[in-house]
Amino acid sequence: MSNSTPSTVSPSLQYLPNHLLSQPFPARFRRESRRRLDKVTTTLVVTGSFPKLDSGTVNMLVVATSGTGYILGTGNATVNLSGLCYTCAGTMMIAASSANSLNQIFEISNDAKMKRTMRRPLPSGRISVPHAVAWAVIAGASGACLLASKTNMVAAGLGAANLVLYAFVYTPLKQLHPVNTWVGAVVGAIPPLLGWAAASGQISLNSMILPAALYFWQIPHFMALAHLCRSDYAAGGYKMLSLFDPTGKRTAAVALRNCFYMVPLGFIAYDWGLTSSWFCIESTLLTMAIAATAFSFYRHGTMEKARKMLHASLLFLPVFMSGLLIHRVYDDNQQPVLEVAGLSNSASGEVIQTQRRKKRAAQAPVAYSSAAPFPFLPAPSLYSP
Ligand SMILES: CC(C)=CCC/C(C)=C/CC/C(C)=C/COP(=O)(O)OP(=O)(O)O
Repeated sequence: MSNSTPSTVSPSLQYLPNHLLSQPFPARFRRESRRRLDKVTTTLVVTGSFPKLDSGTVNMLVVATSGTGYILGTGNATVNLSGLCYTCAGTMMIAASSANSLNQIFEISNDAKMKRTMRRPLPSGRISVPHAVAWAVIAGASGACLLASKTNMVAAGLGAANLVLYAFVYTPLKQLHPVNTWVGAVVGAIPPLLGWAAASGQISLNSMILPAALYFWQIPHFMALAHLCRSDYAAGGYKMLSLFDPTGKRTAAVALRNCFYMVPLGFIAYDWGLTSSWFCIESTLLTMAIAATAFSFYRHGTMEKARKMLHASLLFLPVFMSGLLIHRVYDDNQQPVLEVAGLSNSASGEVIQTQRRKKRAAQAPVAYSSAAPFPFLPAPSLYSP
């Protein structure tokens, strides 16, 4: 076999920089590159399911967002560890096992045509459809029952509703219209809300901050993937925005716009008493960094820049969530929001709100400057005890 550049570049190698592709590669290096790129692509791109062929990276993120939502929703320093574990386990069963299995059952023939998914258990024939259906039903029902019995009905309802949204709305929409990415972003934004509801039994305004970040974050993340894997998506019969955008300009503009939408979130988290003012700085720096990669992709429109944006998105989420957890404001004197599992108590909610506002007023004056550049934020309140 010749060591010169291959005439037909493997789909895995097509994302290598041109200067590398033009070099003569030893065959062993080419094979190794292909193996590694396939593994990375599979790991980064694919949502895993049971039995696991693809990496569970996305599922781990889903469970992590739900756990983060739970801790934030607890509102005080002491986190109920068993509640946290039940929430993560319930989310894992509904999302990773049931939702993903149903998604892959509906997409067997599409997955079989795509390089990154053809080795999944169903298209490769390693498990049968009845086996996968049985697994999806058992895991989904058990996950919902676990959430209902060990946390509350709000969390169980959110999990079940999201399962339906993912498997029966988002999944068919992928083959119909590019709007699927935005519906998928709603699906991805629900797990932190589920976690918050599991801890507090209610959905409040400040429970929306992490879901909002997740929603906006998914757009640059999935736009990068859709651009990088456009030939694969086309082969699978999916209608991604990138397939109708040969230059990548529109895809990049959409990604950039959604990066900017994330900028106020740190200020809102602080203003609503969820985090300390440090988080404003961290969140702004983070969102500006991911926006810079989106802008660079917008300017140059290359695979290289799209890949940079993807990498930035992969770094963004864990760092953003860690920031929220590290700088979260809690109050150990607060009354539990829930007196009865599953039902909110508006009186204790009032107490918490008052305590949080009090805490906020006691914090650095940056509270007022934080709202200044964002006229759509709630007007700063001058609390007098
Ligand atoms: C509680 C609950 C049910 C949570 C669901 C969480 C979940 C599965 C989020 C993933 C969001 C998403 C759009 C993934 C891409 O799927 P895809 O179909 O585009 O992936 P694929 O192309 O690899 O099949």
